[in-house]
Amino acid sequence: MIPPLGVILAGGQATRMGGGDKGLLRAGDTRLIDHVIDRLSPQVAGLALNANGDPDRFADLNLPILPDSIDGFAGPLAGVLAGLDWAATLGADTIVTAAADTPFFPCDLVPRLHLATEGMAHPLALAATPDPKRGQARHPTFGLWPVALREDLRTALQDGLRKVVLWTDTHDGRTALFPDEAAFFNVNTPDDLKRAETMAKDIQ
Ligand SMILES: Nc1nc2c(ncn2[C@@H]2O[C@H](COP(=O)(O)OP(=O)(O)OP(=O)(O)O)[C@@H](O)[C@H]2O)c(=O)[nH]1
Repeated sequence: MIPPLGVILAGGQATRMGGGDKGLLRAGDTRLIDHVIDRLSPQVAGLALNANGDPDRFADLNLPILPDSIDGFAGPLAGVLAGLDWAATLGADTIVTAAADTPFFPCDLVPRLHLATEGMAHPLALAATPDPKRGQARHPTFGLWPVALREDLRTALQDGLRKVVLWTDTHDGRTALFPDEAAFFNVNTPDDLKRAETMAKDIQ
């Protein structure tokens, strides 16, 4: 397996948190984004951060900062596109995305996504977890994405597409199932941040 490039998605507005950058909030002693970097960097060949606005607030991370190229806040797919455009400049075939507000995702994210895409000409898969009501819940910010489909994605976004699974379904995207229902717990509200602090202590 050729390791993909990694792109951390932090381009949202964090309205439920009252604005700002959720990734820069601390869960215990460590910022959410540092938890994400710790988990993702060993699994990928290189790392970048998708974020909008002043890039200086992330200067200490020493990562390439990739802003959205689609006007307005077009959702996580705009961050995926920014990541694919970056990967294309480096001659890479695929990227794996992880959200900056999801600190404790599985350490085998990349191998499982790869396994799920075996045999695909253009590997495309989302992470999923068991869901009592729907069978499976897909996690649209955790995926393996092919550079070859970036122009298709750009066109879809320019045409107004926002829903991640609509686009992945169009391209027969697969799912990689992770058994732990809480594996992709993400921080949206101040209460979630308290829970992440507790989880960080439990993991230590
Ligand atoms: N590049 C980019 N990423 C986005 C955008 N909106 C959301 N995201 C990312 O998508 C992931 C899930 O985002 P949400 O929780 O739905 O949105 P959020 O902005 O983080 O938070 P809320 O405003 O409270 O919904 C996070 O990694 C966000 O950074 C966007 O317009 N552009």
